[in-house]
Amino acid sequence: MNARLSLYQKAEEELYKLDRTVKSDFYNFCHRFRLNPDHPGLDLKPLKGNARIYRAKLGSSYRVLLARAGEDVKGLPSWLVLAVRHRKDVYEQLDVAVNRISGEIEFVDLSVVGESTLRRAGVRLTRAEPEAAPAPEEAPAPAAEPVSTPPATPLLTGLSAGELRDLGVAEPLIDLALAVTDEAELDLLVRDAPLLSKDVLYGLAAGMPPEDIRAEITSQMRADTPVDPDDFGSALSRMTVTTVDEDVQAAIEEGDFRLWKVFLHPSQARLVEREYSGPARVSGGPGTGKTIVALHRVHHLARQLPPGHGKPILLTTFTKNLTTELRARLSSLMTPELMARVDIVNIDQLAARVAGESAPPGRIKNRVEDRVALRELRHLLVEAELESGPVGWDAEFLFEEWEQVVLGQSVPTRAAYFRARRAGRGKALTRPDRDRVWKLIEQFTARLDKLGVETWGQSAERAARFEIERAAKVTARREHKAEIGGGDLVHRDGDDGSGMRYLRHRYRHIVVDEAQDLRPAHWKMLRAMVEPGPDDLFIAGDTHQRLYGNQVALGAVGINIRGRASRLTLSYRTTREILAEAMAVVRGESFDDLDDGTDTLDGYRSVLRGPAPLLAGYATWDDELAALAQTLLAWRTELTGREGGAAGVSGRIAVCAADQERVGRIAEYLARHAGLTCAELTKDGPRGSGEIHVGTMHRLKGLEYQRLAIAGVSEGVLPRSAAPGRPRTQDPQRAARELRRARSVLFVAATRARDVLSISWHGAPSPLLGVR
Ligand SMILES: Nc1ncnc2c1ncn2[C@@H]1O[C@H](COP(=O)(O)OP(=O)(O)OP(=O)(O)O)[C@@H](O)[C@H]1O
Repeated sequence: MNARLSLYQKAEEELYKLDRTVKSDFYNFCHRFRLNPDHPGLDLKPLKGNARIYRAKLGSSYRVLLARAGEDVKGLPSWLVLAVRHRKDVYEQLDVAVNRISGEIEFVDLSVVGESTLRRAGVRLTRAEPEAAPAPEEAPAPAAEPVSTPPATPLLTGLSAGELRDLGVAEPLIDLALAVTDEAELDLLVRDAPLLSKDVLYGLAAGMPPEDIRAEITSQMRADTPVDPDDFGSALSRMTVTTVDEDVQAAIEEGDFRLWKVFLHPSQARLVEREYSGPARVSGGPGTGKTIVALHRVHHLARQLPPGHGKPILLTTFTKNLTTELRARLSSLMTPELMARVDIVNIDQLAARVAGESAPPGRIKNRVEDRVALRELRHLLVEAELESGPVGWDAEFLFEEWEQVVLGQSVPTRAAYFRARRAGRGKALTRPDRDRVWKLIEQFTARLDKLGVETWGQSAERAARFEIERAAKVTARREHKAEIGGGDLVHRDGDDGSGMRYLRHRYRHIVVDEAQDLRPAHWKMLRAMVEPGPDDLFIAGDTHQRLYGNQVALGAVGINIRGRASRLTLSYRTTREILAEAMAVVRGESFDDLDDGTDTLDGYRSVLRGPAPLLAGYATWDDELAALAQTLLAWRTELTGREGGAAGVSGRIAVCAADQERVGRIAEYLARHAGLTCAELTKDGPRGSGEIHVGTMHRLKGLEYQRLAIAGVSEGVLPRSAAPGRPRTQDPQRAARELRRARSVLFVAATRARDVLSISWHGAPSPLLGVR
């Protein structure tokens, strides 16, 4: 080979969309170019408008635009493919430069930025290859007419070119950005702009002060080494690009699915590659790539493992069906050899595995859902004639007290319960109250025991205790070994020769996704499973998305993340319009940071645009369902390009509702009245191959859909109330907790939508929607 060829990210994305024949011409082009860039057949020459940009021929109709970018390690000239365009779409108003902030090569094509802005800024477009005689039907080039335009107020007022430059906006876009007068013009201007320019300009247009942009956007993208604007070779080495080799064809065929694997945002890449001195946490709003970062982190850690067998890395998450998704994604990122070193298991399953190890043979209990245990507690209270009796505690209150305080803090005795912290639990309990509560809890757990069942919470608590004891043995062994100068420990007390000799922490690294929902016992178990030290725990989560009320302060369970907490703020999933709607749902509420502080969504944003969410109310459930069916049929047509077409829709459209009953009704209605097939979302993923995914809002956690309808968001549903206007509980703290949880549920649901979101209700709307 005589040249090295790489693809600029935008060029690669454009290539995904080209016709098969053009793609295949491109593969041939790459082959020939790498052998000899000066081959006369390629006709490589600089463009008139900008000598840094070359164009080469790709068949008779297409052109490849390239830039020279120094030499590679072997001294071969290095070239970067900037774009592949039809020759009619190549104008001279192109620019390629090294960004002063990011130090990366940026390509800007002014022919796509919008006529009115160009006109206002006095820019005229010239085709790079003028047509000899334009065909009459051909659309004229979008060249600006030198007409005078009425003065209009610029969108970005009070900003100078110098400020935009300092914030990192690409040079050719600066004057144009100062000339745009409305959001539509700005959308056009930044549609194909480099990410840093796009992010900064949208931030400014949304009213972010320049100092916030500098802190939250510009500083994140700053190059680690000094930037020389003429050194394209160094600039290229700072970038993630696809190097053209024999595999490039497969890479391009993979299309959009590949993006998350290759092009990490600098703020994401930093989190993946950093060496942490202890547990680290990444937070961030929905769709900011926390899961992506967690997956890359696993890859990064796996690559550094010394050779060996076993699974020294644990990847765990709260929701069972997400583990399947994580496994699939990870296996497309890693080799089978590295995959074999990773244990991927959902946290409850992991706790059950450990709890199973600790249970004496024949005494393994069946695990039951909380609602089953709650039913037993209700029976107990009725039998004891205590339900909302003189003490005024209902089953829900007692169950939460047991879960959050007794199990949450592994409170072993009545005396310890008297001393237990009950922060955030509402209703104060006197000592005699605590005495009565403890007795009831004892009766309740004895009842479960007699039935031979335990809750997942109990199993987690048992697992945590077992694991903590195990970790203590590991430490004791190590200390003893150090004392005796590293000798063998065969004769140590408690060593029964049955494997204790090989006792060590279960994992070397643990990566946790959906951290906001783990129970305190889960955290204690995880803490004990990995030796405290560098890169031990990597925790991704967003407390705004907490759905199960398991609040925990990591510091209190021995996980200290101070100084190692970071936040991602750029959404890769959802449009700005959908984000605005979703954020209104949680605004004003306070969320913890998995410790004693608070988390915020400050700076949470998107550079994607789309239609405003559709909010609509109906008189009755049937009216709402009929409208929902119409919406879904229209979406199906739009996505498949033909009426009645279902092929290829599955997994792209979803409908969700607050509870199973409503979900069932929706699925039945759609099948019976609209001829739409549904796949219900279960714990193990979608059941069947129906075209529309239907599930509860809880089930949608961690997933994403191109188009999403949230139905039945009526008053009394979110949050649930006994009757319109009457809360379910008289306890104000509990009511506040339920309200916050309802907000989170709707927030999670709304942020599953990528492009289009519809929210509907019948009767009065949920107060969370802010519509009247
Ligand atoms: N650097 C990237 N390049 C391309 N796509 C990305 C990138 N980072 C994230 N994405 C995409 O954005 C979407 C959201 O990512 P991800 O699921 O990791 O976000 P999240 O923060 O975990 O979201 P949630 O909290 O809602 O579960 C996914 O489709 C992912 O592939």
